[in-house]
Amino acid sequence: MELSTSQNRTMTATAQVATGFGRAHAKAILLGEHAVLHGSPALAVPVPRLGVTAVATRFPEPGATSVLLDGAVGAVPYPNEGLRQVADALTAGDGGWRIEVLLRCEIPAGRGLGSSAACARAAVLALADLLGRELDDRKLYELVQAAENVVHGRASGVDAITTGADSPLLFENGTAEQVRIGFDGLFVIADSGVAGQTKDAVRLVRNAFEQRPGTREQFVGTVSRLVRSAVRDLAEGNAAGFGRSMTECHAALRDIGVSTTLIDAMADAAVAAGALGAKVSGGGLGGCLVALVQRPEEAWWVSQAMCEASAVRTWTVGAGRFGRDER
Ligand SMILES: Nc1ncnc2c1ncn2[C@@H]1O[C@H](COP(=O)(O)OP(=O)(O)OP(=O)(O)O)[C@@H](O)[C@H]1O
Ligand SMILES: C[C@@](O)(CCO)CC(=O)[O-]
Repeated sequence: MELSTSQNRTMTATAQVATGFGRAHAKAILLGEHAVLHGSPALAVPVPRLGVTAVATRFPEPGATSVLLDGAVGAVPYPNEGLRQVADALTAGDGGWRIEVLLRCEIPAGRGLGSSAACARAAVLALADLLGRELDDRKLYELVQAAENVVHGRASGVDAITTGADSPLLFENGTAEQVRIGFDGLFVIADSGVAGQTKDAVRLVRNAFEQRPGTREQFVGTVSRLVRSAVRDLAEGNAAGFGRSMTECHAALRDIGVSTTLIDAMADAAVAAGALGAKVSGGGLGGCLVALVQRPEEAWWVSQAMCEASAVRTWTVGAGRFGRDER
C-alpha cells in the first residue's frame, strides 16, 4: 500500500504497538429459534463457560485490517465476510496502520451456540478498545448485528445480544427483557458433532413456508404459544411444564425440517433417561440439542444417554441459580 508523505510522517511520529481487548460468550436458545425471525417471541440463555477473547494489535507499519482465528495449527485467516466488513468500517480513517485481530474461540462453529455472533462481538469490542472509541450498547449491538446479517442472511438479533448478556432473556417485538428462571434445574447442552450452517437452515424454513401454504402460520403460531406458556412456567417455577414445551417445540422444528436423525435420536434418548424435555437448539441441520433436567445426578444420566446416541460432548448450565455455571 502506497502512503502519502504526510501519512508516513504521522505514522513515524506515533509509531508504537498498541492493543485492545474484547470478550464474549456462547448462547443457547431454549425456545423460539427460527420462529423469532417471523414474529414469535424467543427465550435464550448465555453460556459463559464457552468464551471468545479477541486481542486487536496495531502495528507501527502501513497495512490493512485482518481478523485471524487462533487454533491448534496456529493463527489462520478467519473467513467471515460479515466480520471483515464491520472491522474494515470500524478501522476506516484510522491512518492506514496494519491492524490484526486475533480471536481465541472456545465455541465450536456451526453448533447453534452463537459462535459467529460471539466472535463478532469480541472483535468489535477489541477494535473499539484499541481505537479508543466509546461504544454504547446500542451501537455495539448494531455492529454485531451488521456482521450477523451477512453471515445468516437475516438475523433476529437474539445471538447478537445474548452473546454479551449475563442473564436469561426473553425476546419479543424487537426488544430483549431479562427473565428469572423460577425453578432449580440444569440445561444440558449436547453437541451432535455435526456443523450446520444457520444461513442454510433459515433458507430451508423460508422455502418450506413458500412451498406449503399455511405452514408459516402453523409453525409460528405453535412456537409462539409454546414460548408464552414456557414464560408462565418460568414465573410459576413449573419445570415439568417448561420441559414439555421444549419437547413440543422440538417436534415443530423437526416437522419444518431443521432437525436431523441424529438430533432426534439424542432428544429421544434424553427424555428416555429422565429429561423433562429436549430439543434442537439454534439454527439446526446438525449443531446442538438442549435438554432440561431437575437434579444434578440426572444431568449425568442424560449426558450419558445422549453420548450413547452419538453426542460428542456435553455442557451444563444452571437454570434456577443462574450465573453459576455447573458441570
Ligand atoms: N472456530 C471457528 N472456526 C471456523 N469458523 C468459525 C469459528 N467460530 C466461528 N466461526 C464462523 O461462524 C460461522 C458459523 O456460523 P453459524 O451462524 O452458522 O453458526 P453459529 O454461530 O455457531 O450458530 P447459530 O448462529 O445457530 O447460533 C462460520 O461460517 C464461521 O464464519
Ligand atoms: C435460527 C435463528 O433463529 C437462531 C440462530 O441462533 C436465527 C436468528 O434468530 O437470527
